[in-house]
Amino acid sequence: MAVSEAAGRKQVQEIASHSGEPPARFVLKDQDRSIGTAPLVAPVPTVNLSRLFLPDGDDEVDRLRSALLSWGLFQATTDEMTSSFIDEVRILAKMFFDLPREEKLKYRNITDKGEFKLEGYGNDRVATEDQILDWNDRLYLLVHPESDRNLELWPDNPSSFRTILHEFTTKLKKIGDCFLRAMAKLLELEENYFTDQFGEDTSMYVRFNYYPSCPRPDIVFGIKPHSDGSAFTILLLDGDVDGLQVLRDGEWFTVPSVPNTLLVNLGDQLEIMSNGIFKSPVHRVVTNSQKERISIAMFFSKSPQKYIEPAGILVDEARPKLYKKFKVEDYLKALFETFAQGKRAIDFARI
Ligand SMILES: O=C(O)CCC(=O)C(=O)O
Ligand SMILES: [Fe+2]
Repeated sequence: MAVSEAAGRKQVQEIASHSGEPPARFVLKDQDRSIGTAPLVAPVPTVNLSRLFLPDGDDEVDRLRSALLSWGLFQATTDEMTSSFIDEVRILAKMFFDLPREEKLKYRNITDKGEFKLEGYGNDRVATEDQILDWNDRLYLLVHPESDRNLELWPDNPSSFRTILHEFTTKLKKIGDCFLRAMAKLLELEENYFTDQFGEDTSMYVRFNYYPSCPRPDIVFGIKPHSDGSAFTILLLDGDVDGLQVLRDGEWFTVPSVPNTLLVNLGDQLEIMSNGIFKSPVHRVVTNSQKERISIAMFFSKSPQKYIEPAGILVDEARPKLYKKFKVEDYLKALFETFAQGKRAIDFARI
């Protein structure tokens, strides 16, 4: 894309405010228009993470295993995350997206020269001329390790933004470590297997997603089908408006938002590290013509400088190694390109 074109691009929020047909760049090609309406609701189990390691927590562990094997995701409750804190985070996100355009553009993900930055506020990174764009604006920020934060991109309006995001990160880091220990348990690995592999420099990126209402939900996606390139993702869904759908056995299911819970989904890195025992679910976001929708995703990844490959102990004659070894940085680069083409990076990782 030409530099001037990048710099002149509008946010989806702005496009949506001038109602009418969505611009052609957002509209799916004929053969991809199978969005349909009102799919079944996925009965995704709820797991209380705080109970997983209690002496009587076996039921919880079984529920987690069954949720991950059947859906690749589960609804999580934990003592760490209170309903009042969840509300605070949702309000924070809403206040940010409600700021005037000029205020939000201070954090824009495009430099003055029109180059794309990984972090900041904006919409899709355009990789190819014929890429179909998503009906979604986002604020994307690295939040962990703390020393790598680019604080100039952290909004100082609303004034509590930085403090609350810091607190949210701290809580989710604890929840994430607990989940990694649970994954090790499910795979009968040493309890610290994954937490040691990830180490202190686990990378965490937050993505605040804003989906304006869309006049043509039948031909425009909020986010096109994908699996996350993370190890796993913790999502705070919109409390009122559905939109997330997950693919199972060729059929799309709505993932409901459950009060006071987080949604945890596996990503490609844990599919690879578990040698395919657990799968990273394909999911998408649909739009609707009535209401805006906001979600907050936290992506947990091994540090870009580290490598991922199937855990040695999960590879044997009966179950040969299914994926190649990758530097995480290279995997994430491939992810941006494959996503733009509507393909999955993990398909290129298979042996
Ligand atoms: O908005 C949602 O519910 C899901 C967002 C998502 O899949 C993502 O940000 O990767
Ligand atoms: Fe996702």
